[in-house]
Amino acid sequence: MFKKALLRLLNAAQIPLDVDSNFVPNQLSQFRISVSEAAAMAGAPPVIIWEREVESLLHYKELIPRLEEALGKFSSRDSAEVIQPVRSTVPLQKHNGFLGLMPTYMENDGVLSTKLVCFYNRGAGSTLPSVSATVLLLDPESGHMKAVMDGEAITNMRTAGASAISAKLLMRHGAEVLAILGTGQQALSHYKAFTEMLSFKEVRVWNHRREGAEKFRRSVGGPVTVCGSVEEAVRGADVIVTVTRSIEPVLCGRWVKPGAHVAAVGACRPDWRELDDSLMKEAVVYADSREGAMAESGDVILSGVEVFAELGDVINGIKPAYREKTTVFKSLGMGVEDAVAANLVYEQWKAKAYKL
Ligand SMILES: NC(=O)c1ccc[n+]([C@@H]2O[C@H](COP(=O)([O-])OP(=O)(O)OC[C@H]3O[C@@H](n4cnc5c(N)ncnc54)[C@H](O)[C@@H]3O)[C@@H](O)[C@H]2O)c1
Ligand SMILES: O=C(O)[C@@H]1CCCCN1
Repeated sequence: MFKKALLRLLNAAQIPLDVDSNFVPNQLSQFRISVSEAAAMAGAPPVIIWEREVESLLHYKELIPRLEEALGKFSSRDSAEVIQPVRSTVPLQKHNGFLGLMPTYMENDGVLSTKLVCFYNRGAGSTLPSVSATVLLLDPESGHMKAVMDGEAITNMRTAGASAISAKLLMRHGAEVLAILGTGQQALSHYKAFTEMLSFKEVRVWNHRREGAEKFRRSVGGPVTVCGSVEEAVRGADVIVTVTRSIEPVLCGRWVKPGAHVAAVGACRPDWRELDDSLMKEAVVYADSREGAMAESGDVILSGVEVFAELGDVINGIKPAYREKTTVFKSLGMGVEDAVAANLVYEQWKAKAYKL
């Protein structure tokens, strides 16, 4: 009875209850309550961690090493490391969109999560976001929901983090010029991740509407060259990031410098494109998930090319990184990236909560 009352109090104060014994609150251990028992007894509601707070808790310096490790674990195909099926999608026909379900279990790390992500092929006039997401973090032993998090900040940062890892591994040494095509949410997170983790002498951006690119330049503050065409933006660029909502190719192989690295982030449906056939055929193609790319990437499926390797294969030393060749990293986005990012947010949140 007393235990229950205490737990309700802790709960009301949003003191997290989970099975990670490193974080047993002192009050609980004095009463010799196991933390799983506590969580189950208390029926503790999940903590809610929303946009600003996620952004304040997540930093590329900590996130990127975890993503790199997770990509390696994913490609090891060890079910004790990662179980992550290809995203299942439900079409939202009336709204020109999809709901994607992205469950992931990392048994060795004790991380269980799922992301629910809606993504849309928005018309030009729409002001609604292209991607809207929520990440649920659960305790794998009890099924107790530990946290509900804003998934947009997580999606933006983990996607940019994975692209930055691809560039670190696949761009040629001495790369100087970065070109970003598209100037939305992903463009912003990619700009931050790439300029924070790598170093470029010049950053160019292109948007199909020039005012979008000008707005982007003003909002990032740093030196950015706004380009009037895709060709102008990518000619001579060493690294190219495609983060558009386009469903037809925007980037053509004939403009791309041999040896450039392309991180292709948009076009996440089997009939959507961002890259043309000549680029896909010229490049050595890497993906986050081979299975995901074969199921979801129009650039891979419709060009008929083979995925040479997963990024995790390169991280694990199983496949080579062809830095001197033209390379494409086809990113579809993976649940395991959301899982490690959400887990990191939760760890940081707990550390902050216990300091108070
Ligand atoms: N690979 C992944 O893990 C992953 C994760 C999140 C988003 N995405 C995809 O990345 C893309 C960008 O996402 P976002 O959140 O930045 O979206 P956003 O809506 O914030 O930005 C989209 C950008 O594309 C531009 N654009 C719109 N229509 C275009 C067209 N026809 N041609 C060229 N540019 C066009 C917009 O002006 C804007 O700059 C989307 O396709 C999204 O589905 C992929
Ligand atoms: O992995 C994700 O979160 C995204 C969302 C949007 C479309 C493609 N994949």
